[in-house]
Amino acid sequence: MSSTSPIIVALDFPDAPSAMNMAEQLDPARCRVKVGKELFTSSGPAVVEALQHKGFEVFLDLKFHDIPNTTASAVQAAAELGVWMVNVHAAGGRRMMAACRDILERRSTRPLLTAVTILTSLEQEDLQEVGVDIEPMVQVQRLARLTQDCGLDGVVCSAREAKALRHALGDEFLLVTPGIRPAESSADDQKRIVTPAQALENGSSYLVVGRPITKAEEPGQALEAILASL
Ligand SMILES: O=c1ccn([C@@H]2O[C@H](COP(=O)(O)O)[C@@H](O)[C@H]2O)c(=O)[nH]1
Repeated sequence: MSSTSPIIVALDFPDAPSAMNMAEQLDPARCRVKVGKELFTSSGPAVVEALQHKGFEVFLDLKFHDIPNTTASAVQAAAELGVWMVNVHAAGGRRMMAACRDILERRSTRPLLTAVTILTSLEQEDLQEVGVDIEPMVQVQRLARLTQDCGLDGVVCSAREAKALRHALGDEFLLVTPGIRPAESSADDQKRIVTPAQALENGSSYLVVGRPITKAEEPGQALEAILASL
């Protein structure tokens, strides 16, 4: 089933039963779901297939970052799983991203391919500690331009950067934005946060929302409240 909803719910759970229990409370017509490192490491391809079987389109968020051959092969394996979207780290560089694009272009059907720019949990002082002496906005723009130049479908970034990226990179380039927090929500470990409505207004294509939905007493209602706010 293909949803027109911009919401991607992050299923950050320790095992498949917990993730499937959450999926039971969500409607595949109202959101997509994201399988990340925790759930995939514990439960593997089977949980992706189970979610697909329930009608969900799956973003496999494993943020591959390795040499070109290894990363492209991993992206190919994700494509074999039939996921809707897969991602790599833009910091893996031009040759790595081009190798991933090339391997997917040989397929008749392929997932969307996006690249992570700067994690939404990082702010300027974190970047300085790892030797990046510029503002997150500047580094995100640099990596997003490189990603587009390599022929990928879009980037993962904060919605704080979405307005500038939308203006610079055009309407077709996907901006997938985690770090989404409704006004009354805890930021948790996120730093570059934006409300759902502001993210859409800034030009985000998809809003990744985890804990504000999955830790809510009524996850289905939390999802509907976010959709209603858009
Ligand atoms: O820059 C990034 C890239 C990925 N994520 C992922 O999104 C979700 C966010 O979950 P919340 O509970 O809404 O904080 C999570 O799975 C991250 O791995 C990100 O947050 N930032």
